[in-house]
Amino acid sequence: MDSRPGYDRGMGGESPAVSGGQNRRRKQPPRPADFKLQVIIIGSRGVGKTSLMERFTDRTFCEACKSTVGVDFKIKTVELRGKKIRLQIWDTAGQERFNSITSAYYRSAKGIVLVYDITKKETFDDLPKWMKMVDKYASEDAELLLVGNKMDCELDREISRLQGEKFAQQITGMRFCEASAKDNFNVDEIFLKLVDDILKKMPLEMMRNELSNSILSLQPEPEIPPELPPPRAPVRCC
Ligand SMILES: Nc1nc2c(ncn2[C@@H]2O[C@H](COP(=O)(O)OP(=O)(O)OP(=O)(O)O)[C@@H](O)[C@H]2O)c(=O)[nH]1
Repeated sequence: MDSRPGYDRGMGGESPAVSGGQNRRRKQPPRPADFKLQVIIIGSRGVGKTSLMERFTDRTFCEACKSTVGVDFKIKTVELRGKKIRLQIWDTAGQERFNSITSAYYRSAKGIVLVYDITKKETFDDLPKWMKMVDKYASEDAELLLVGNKMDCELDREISRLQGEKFAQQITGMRFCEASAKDNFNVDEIFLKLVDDILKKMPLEMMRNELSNSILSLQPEPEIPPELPPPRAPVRCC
């Protein structure tokens, strides 16, 4: 896995020759991404959304992060199934007052990571509320993954693994795992598994479209959220 920040900033074309010395050689330009995917992280305040994103993209963990205001994002390039994918991860604020802003980012997400804190029952009790947002704003075919974060805090656990599993089982196609951003447990797995599931589901034709989109968009990402989506049919539950 390789984040190649130079490429992520949209640097393309041939690199200049390395100067000096007799062993002049050309640097290989990075292979462009085959396509790009957007993934959104949602869940209540303080569950560790930013921490999971930063652990995955920057390999860092912050003990006292600031609460996210609105939406933030990071980009990481990953290689899976022989494809190079430019993954854009949207980290949303957990505070309800930002819902009108964050909801605008749901529709373009091909994957949704819904996070709760295993040491805070109220964040688990909030899950139906978040699923309502998903049903209303997200694309019908977005891959869903439920994550019980902070599993390093076993002594403070309020929600069992079984409870998490049972919640996920009620939602068609939703996967489940527990993780720890602090201990870097299951963090790569969350994002790579989600991307893998998205790729498996993606028809060849769509991949071609994504490919041409990503070739056209080797430039900074738009700061403006996409238009609000039409309401999603409330049929996720079995
Ligand atoms: N012990 C432990 N603490 C964690 C873990 N992940 C995050 N935290 C802590 O939980 C607090 C909140 O983490 P954030 O990543 O800011 O949570 P958030 O969901 O992005 O919060 P909002 O932006 O307010 O919605 C911080 O103090 C983190 O250090 C974890 O896996 N284990």
